[in-house]
Amino acid sequence: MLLLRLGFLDIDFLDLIDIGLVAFLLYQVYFLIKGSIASRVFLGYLLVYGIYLIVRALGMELLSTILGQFMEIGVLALVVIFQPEIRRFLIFVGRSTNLQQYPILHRIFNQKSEKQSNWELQPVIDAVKKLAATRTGALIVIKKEDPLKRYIESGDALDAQLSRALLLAIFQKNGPLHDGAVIISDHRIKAARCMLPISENPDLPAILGFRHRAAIGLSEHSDAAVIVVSEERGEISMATEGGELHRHLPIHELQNQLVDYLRQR
Ligand SMILES: Nc1ncnc2c1ncn2[C@@H]1O[C@H](COP(=O)(O)OP(=O)(O)OP(=O)(O)O)[C@@H](O)[C@H]1O
Repeated sequence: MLLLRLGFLDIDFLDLIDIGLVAFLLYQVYFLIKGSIASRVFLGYLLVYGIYLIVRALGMELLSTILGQFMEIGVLALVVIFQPEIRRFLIFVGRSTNLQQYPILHRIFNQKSEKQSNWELQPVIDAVKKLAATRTGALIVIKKEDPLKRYIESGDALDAQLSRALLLAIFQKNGPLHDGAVIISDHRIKAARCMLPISENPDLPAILGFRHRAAIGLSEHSDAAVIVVSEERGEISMATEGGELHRHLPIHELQNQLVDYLRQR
């Protein structure tokens, strides 16, 4: 069904849907990569692609062949470079699918966390309170949906019952396990001394060191909640999906935000 004629261009209903979907996808891509180093790579790639289209339209054979080959390899390179962003996009799509409509799928896939109640998180809250009061640096990751497998494997496996005492023992200064992050999944401490990816966001304030950048880095790559206790300032922060850092949290605020965040679908 023809809707509009612009010169030699016929635009029909399907074209409008097509344009709308492309705009939506580009917006999602922008949202996923904004603020990261990947956004500059993406802009660079778009620029080269623009030049390639111009050169091809002008009929410059040699240059367009070279750029054409570069674009072909470039697509593969983009998949490698944007692997975390592509993963996050697919997780976003998967999560946007409302499984409640399909009770069987809902039961299979949705094993988390409406039950992730205050009570189950209480050992974490109590430990963070003590760690902040004693200015003991800590990095605590709580799994939401992303399984965090490779980060768990980067540390020392524990698979221990979650408790305040164990968290305090792990982060004791000079203790053998205090460096790196603890990862909690399904109410168990899966591993300690885990390595997290460091955020490359150039806009982060200089006051934030590697502990905070590691928390933000993981939250750029996954939907986990990452709690940081600053050794220098005793300050509590929490990083959530998309590289957001909520700083200066009083302990009751941490508790509320954590429970809300883990409940959100
Ligand atoms: N990639 C990483 N993954 C996990 N933990 C890390 C990583 N990089 C640094 N850390 C932890 O952060 C500690 C260093 O923290 P640093 O002083 O640089 O951070 P900070 O953000 O300034 O925090 P603080 O306010 O506690 O000093 C390291 O000893 C280590 O335990």
